[in-house]
Amino acid sequence: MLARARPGAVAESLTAATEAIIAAGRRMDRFGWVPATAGNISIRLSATGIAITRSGGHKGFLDSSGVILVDAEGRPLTPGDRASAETGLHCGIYRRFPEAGAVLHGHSPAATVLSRVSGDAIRLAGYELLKAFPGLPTHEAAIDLPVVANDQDIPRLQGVVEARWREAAGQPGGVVPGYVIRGHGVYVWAADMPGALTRLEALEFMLACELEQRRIAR
Ligand SMILES: CSC[C@@H](O)[C@@H](O)C(=O)COP(=O)(O)O
Ligand SMILES: [Zn+2]
Repeated sequence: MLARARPGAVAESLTAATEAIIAAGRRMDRFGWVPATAGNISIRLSATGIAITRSGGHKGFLDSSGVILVDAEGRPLTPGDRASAETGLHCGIYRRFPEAGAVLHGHSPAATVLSRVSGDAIRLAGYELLKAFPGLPTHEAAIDLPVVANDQDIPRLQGVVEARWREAAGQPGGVVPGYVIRGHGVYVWAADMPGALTRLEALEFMLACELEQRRIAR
């Protein structure tokens, strides 16, 4: 059972954050969303500190040594520690959304395949599980999940994501708390880890449905 923090509140301790990250990795692995060493997971601990997965480990088999502390710019507090290669994307989310307390990144087949055949967004409409996203009290709604091109240059990729957030902020529905990197995987965030897992599961369910629907419609 994951500890639930107050919405918008940061996790109380590195120990609690580490436990929540380990449990989240196991859960994502059960669904097949973190194959090989894919995926990364973080929790905001304070205005200046983030607990995040170490780079290169299997996220379904984490122990406490697999979670390290970085500052708001993604610099490890212990010199020499190797934080996730995508730490800059986590920091970008926390910088832009003060209410974000947890970030999840996975490589599901559905997100990977759909993003490879989509333009700059994946439209999810009419699903009951849309209600897991903020401001959507009914299935009679739609979200345009942003899709951005994959890039091994993380600061440049983060710049593209920020440009999409600026565009979306001026549109009805505003910014969706998630995006997909084409052919790579999904990022989702929420106020705390249980909330982020709920959003990720809802999103992955809808992406899997979308993929299946397109398959049978051919
Ligand atoms: C298995 S390669 C995947 C990585 O390139 C990356 O996309 C990823 O999700 C995990 O990187 P990590 O540095 O372990 O956080
Ligand atoms: Zn990845």
